[in-house]
Amino acid sequence: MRASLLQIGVDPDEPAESRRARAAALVREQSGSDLVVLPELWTVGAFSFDAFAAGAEPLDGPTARAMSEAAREARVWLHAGSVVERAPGEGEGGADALYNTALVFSPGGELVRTYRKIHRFGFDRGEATLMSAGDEPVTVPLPDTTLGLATCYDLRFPELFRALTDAGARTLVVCAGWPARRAAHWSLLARARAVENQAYVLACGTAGTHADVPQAGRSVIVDPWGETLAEAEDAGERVVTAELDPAYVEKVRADFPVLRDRVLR
Ligand SMILES: O=C(O)CCC(=O)C(=O)O
Repeated sequence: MRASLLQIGVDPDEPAESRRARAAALVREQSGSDLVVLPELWTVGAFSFDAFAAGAEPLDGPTARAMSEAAREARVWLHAGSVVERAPGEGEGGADALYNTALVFSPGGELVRTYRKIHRFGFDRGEATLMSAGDEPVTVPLPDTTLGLATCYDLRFPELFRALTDAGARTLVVCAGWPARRAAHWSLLARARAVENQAYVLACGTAGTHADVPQAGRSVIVDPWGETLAEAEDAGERVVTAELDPAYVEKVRADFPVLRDRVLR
């Protein structure tokens, strides 16, 4: 099973429409892969807080339409990263709410699952104040594996990944817009989540700099033994591809059955 991570650049001078077209073209180029992954909030930029409201869209908005078509044309499962989702009437007093929502499309172009980011980043500012939080861990059954979905800051919360593992996830997908200044945490936590859950981790970040926040890039694919199969060497625009063996997850779990030895639940 071939997986490709699209570490696309988010340049605030590039209109979202142009980035959508570039992302769609990149997805189409991955025809032959089974699973393609885009990063977090790549249409607006994860740190471009001022652009969140204007860039918000419904679940059948322009990004979803473009990604549905690209998935269908490439015949791939597509984790299209996340969008700023506008949810009419779900906010306080019947106002619209905004969510950081990941979208997963089937090779037929159907939107099969959405995941609203549970852990919002920023402490008392940015996403943490502008967005509403999701409350539901989401898994996605594919023909050869089950995905468990997480977004950026979620990577710091092992209990979410354990809940996804308990729900049957074998491939943990993290879309992100992770800052360069904490790049070491990104790489370390991606491997830790793979080792502790004995699962593949596909962690896809953005390239470039937006809102004066240089991005870490370093998108990475880690196997269930914690070995790095492929990694972007920097924060340039890159495609990171590796072959996953779904049976290897079962082998690692059978040969070294730590998940069986859990005491606290
Ligand atoms: O946890 C971090 O260091 C980065 C998190 C982040 O940038 C995000 O969730 O948008």
